[in-house]
Amino acid sequence: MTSTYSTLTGKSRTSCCTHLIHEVCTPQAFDGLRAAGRSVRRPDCTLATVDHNVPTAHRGKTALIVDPESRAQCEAMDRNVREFGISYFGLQDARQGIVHVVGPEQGFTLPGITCVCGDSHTSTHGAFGALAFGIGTSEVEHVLATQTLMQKKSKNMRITIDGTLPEGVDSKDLVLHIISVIGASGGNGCVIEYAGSVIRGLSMEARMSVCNMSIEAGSRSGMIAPDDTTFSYLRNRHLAPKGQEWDRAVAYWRTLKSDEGVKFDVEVHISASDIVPVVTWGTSPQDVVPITGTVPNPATFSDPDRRKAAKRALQYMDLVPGTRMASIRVDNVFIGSCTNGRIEDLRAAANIVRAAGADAAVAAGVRAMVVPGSSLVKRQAEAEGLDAVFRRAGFDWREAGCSMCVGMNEDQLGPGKRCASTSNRNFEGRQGAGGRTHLMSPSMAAAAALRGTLTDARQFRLSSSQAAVAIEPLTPEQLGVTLALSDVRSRTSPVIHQPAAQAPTSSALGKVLRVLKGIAAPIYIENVDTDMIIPKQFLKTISRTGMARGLFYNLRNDVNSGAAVDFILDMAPYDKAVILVSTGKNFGCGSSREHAAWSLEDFGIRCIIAPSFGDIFRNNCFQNCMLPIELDVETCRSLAQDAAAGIEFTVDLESQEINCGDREGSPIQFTIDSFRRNCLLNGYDNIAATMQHAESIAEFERQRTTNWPWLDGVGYKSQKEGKSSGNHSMDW
Ligand SMILES: CC(C)[C@@](O)(CC(=O)O)C(=O)O
Ligand code: SF4
Repeated sequence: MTSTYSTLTGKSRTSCCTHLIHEVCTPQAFDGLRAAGRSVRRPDCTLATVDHNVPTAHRGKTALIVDPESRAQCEAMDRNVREFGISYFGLQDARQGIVHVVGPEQGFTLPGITCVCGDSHTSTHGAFGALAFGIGTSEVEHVLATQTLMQKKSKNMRITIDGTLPEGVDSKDLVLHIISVIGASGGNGCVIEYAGSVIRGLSMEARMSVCNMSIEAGSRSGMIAPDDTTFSYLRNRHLAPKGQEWDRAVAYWRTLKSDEGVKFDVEVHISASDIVPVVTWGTSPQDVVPITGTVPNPATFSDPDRRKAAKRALQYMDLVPGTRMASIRVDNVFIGSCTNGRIEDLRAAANIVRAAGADAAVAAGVRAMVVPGSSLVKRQAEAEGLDAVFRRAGFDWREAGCSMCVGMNEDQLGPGKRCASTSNRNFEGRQGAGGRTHLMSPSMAAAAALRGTLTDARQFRLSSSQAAVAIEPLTPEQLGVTLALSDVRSRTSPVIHQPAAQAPTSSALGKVLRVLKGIAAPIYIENVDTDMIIPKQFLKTISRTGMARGLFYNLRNDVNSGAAVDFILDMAPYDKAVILVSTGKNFGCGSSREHAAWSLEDFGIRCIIAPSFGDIFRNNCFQNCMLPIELDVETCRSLAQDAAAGIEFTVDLESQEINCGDREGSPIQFTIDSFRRNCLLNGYDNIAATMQHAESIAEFERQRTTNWPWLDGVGYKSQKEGKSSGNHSMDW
């Protein structure tokens, strides 16, 4: 399936059709462009929004954001979109929202495209039969400058779910179940195709929730072949093709499916009847248990690493094995995020409140927030009366944004507080330092809010008279959107900057790595996620330096007092470590934040050895001239022993060997992609190298205009036709 979707302009460069951007992972990329005197190649294929830092208590000017760092990031976005001529849904725009809600909502996400964004949940857009994946900030810069990316073909995995989902089981239960089956690293290196009768029967919203969480199964990208459900969702969306172009597009989109009898690298079959409403109990999205179940006993896990991880998770979550999940009290409820902040999710949650009767109320002591995924979702929900249902029961009805999914704004979970959340990550400290997250579906979160404990939502049955009346999506006029919608994708006038003297561009520029000699620090944690490597408060910067302070912050500092606690990287000789050795697999999983690589590098780490890596993190390391080495678990464990003994390591990239003392089996050979190896050995400006292929990129764009004209923005079209596009009003 993937080969149908990836459109190659060169041996290893993928042309990106659409590029979504938000304020957290882009300021450094725009600075890179400015410093090198580069413009944005395809402003018409780039769409910007602000979502992570925005307050959800009010809407207004960016200048009203109280937190100075959050404000600085949003203002940087305001500046960058103006300067580089990019369509933008700013804080005052009625179309603002979470980047992964906004793209599909506008019809910017279409079948057959390659869609990228500096955000791991870009996998969401795969629900439309797009090859959609998250990238780091250096790659964002590469895409802005060239509209292409260096890519290696992924492995293919197909997950087929057949049968009928039992009553009360929704798409969130389905995807959490999938992650529990294949594990948080199960999809490493793969693009997943979701198939089978259950997937075919899902709405677009539900498909997006499933694809969204592909990254939580270790896969950068998940996709679903487009069908009539897809087409009817897209028809009449603002940026979807219209008229004859629509017919032509649909005819093409219908061809986008896996060939009969095609061979996948990995096949997984799941029976729908095995799936029940679930919640998570631990600190990885794979820690899933039926809501009717109990907290598992780590001793029952056969894998020693899993056992260790489970013990650590239970300690963090303050849970005792054998406790009934449905007896666990919660302090907070969060309904929202790019996984479950869409209109269907809000309807599902509101239905539980309706089913609980006219005097349903949020349990005493619980704070429950409903945060729509976009401002348009919010208006739609209000038109359907959902806000009234929530408010009457004591829920807090908020403005759109990422909110407590990540807590980069004021919406944070306090230390020791427990949250029933519809978001996608239950990592340590994800929703707030020391906060404890249980992931679940919107109906289960609503049920938890009413009962005050994790609750089986099947207890709330809706009579037909209580059922919500879903209404057709409102038109822009009904929604009161008065802004000039036609302005979207119209920006065409690239601004060429003069290179600033000696300013750095792509982060790896000028750096090389040949032989690395020094101390290695062992880390014994499974699934080290990038939230753990650098928590969210350190992402609120517009620079790429000075991040060592944030490295493993929550492991190095007491969550309440902030005082330093014993952590390996603060103890001699490991405070001088240049290498990390992880015994746990899936190092760097989760968020795409390149800040994780930057903070390691700033500390002095140039090489990480682990049994496997999160795909985006691995790329981010290479982009910063750092070497991720993958070795089998046994070898990692024995290298960790050497590291623990304080033995000095020598990593030689030329000979692809690791030497540590005169240990048995030394030197250890490792393999590495030859292109990446060359880049590290010689130092390489990826963007300049790609720009040498400018003619083939242009040729590809010409073919694209001929074959798929609907992928060009209006401004680009008129520019090609020699018409001026400069008279659009600027709607930010
Ligand atoms: C930017 C960041 C906060 C992010 O959105 C990034 C990501 O997931 O890639 C996240 O959810 O961790
Ligand atoms: S995962 Fe959370 S923080 Fe990241 S884009 Fe989605 S809603 Fe925003």
